[in-house]
Amino acid sequence: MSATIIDGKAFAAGLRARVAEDVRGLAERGIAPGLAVVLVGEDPASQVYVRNKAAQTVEAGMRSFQHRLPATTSQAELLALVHTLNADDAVDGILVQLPLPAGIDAQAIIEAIAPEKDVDGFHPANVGRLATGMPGLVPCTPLGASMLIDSVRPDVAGLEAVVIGRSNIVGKPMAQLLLQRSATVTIAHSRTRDLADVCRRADILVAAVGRPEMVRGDWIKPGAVVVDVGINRVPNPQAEDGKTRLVGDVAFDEAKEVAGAITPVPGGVGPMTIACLLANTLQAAKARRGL
Ligand SMILES: NC(=O)C1=CN([C@@H]2O[C@H](COP(=O)(O)OP(=O)(O)OC[C@H]3O[C@@H](n4cnc5c(N)ncnc54)[C@H](OP(=O)(O)O)[C@@H]3O)[C@@H](O)[C@H]2O)C=CC1
Ligand SMILES: Nc1nc(=O)c2c([nH]1)NC[C@@H]1CN(c3ccc(C(=O)N[C@@H](CCC(=O)O)C(=O)O)cc3)C=[N+]21
Repeated sequence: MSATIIDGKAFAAGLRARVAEDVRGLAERGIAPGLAVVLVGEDPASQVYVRNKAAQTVEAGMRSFQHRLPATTSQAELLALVHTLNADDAVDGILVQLPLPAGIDAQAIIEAIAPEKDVDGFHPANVGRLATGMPGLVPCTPLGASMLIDSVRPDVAGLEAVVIGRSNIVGKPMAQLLLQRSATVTIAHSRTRDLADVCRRADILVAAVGRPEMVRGDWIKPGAVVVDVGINRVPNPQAEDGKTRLVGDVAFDEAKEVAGAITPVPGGVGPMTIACLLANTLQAAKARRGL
């Protein structure tokens, strides 16, 4: 049996089209949602993401504000920019690209962002809202991942879900979303004993680790839904000149023979992250205006 390959790229395009349609409706009322993305330093991968985010923001009919700061930027300077964006009425969403250079306290920056503009959903106010079931801004990657799960397994109530990874960005909010849908949730991490055995219980398995192809085919329960959040660049032996390829945290070729459905890398969760960022910006723009 071969798994259904969940087409995140197509799903994300559909979501972006729905956001764009809603944005057109706001434009008729003179409203243009705006997203500010802040990049500190010159990490090449981050530059690619920020460029993609800006292009898709404009494509959806929203305003894009890019702020590129040198790696030498101080915490005080970055805080000052966040305060300016908080006060700027044209800005509905603020995203400060992570990781930040050493010397900047990321948590302090996150806490400085106005919660109603926190389209990453990383501010403790939004984290608390998610944990208590109140409406708020939900982190884009887990939100996108949960939409992909819904597309193949709309009712996860009572199912065993295992999330590998406990970061504030992916693992923890992913577990919250699954819990909200009444899955029986286990969060695994680097100290988990017998990880393979824990994974074998999972009807829903989410890997958010950052270790190329760590999850093997024989860790997967037959028929399970496997969501691969990992984005890992590895050397590509097929190519000369040091080219790399992108792989997830799951050994895809093995896993697809066992799973019921699986997200690929690239083309799975990644494109959903950006589409959900646009959806969150739209949500923030409406909420800020009481719509
Ligand atoms: N597709 C997308 O849009 C996005 C993709 N990503 C990707 O997702 C992956 C995870 O990102 P992120 O959550 O930020 O990463 P972090 O490094 O913050 O967290 C990784 C987690 O994996 C756990 N872990 C590490 N090694 C093992 C192991 N051997 N066995 C079990 N657990 C382990 C860590 O455990 P411990 O807590 O004990 O250290 C930690 O909880 C990365 O590949 C990242 O690039 C991230 C964001 C968005
Ligand atoms: N404040 C903040 N918020 C984030 O959401 C955030 C961040 N910082 N820092 C970095 C991570 C990573 N991230 C991705 C977004 C899109 C793809 C994506 O579109 N991936 C494509 C491939 C891209 C490629 O080819 O490199 C795919 O999987 O198909 C991947 C990863 C958001 N992150």
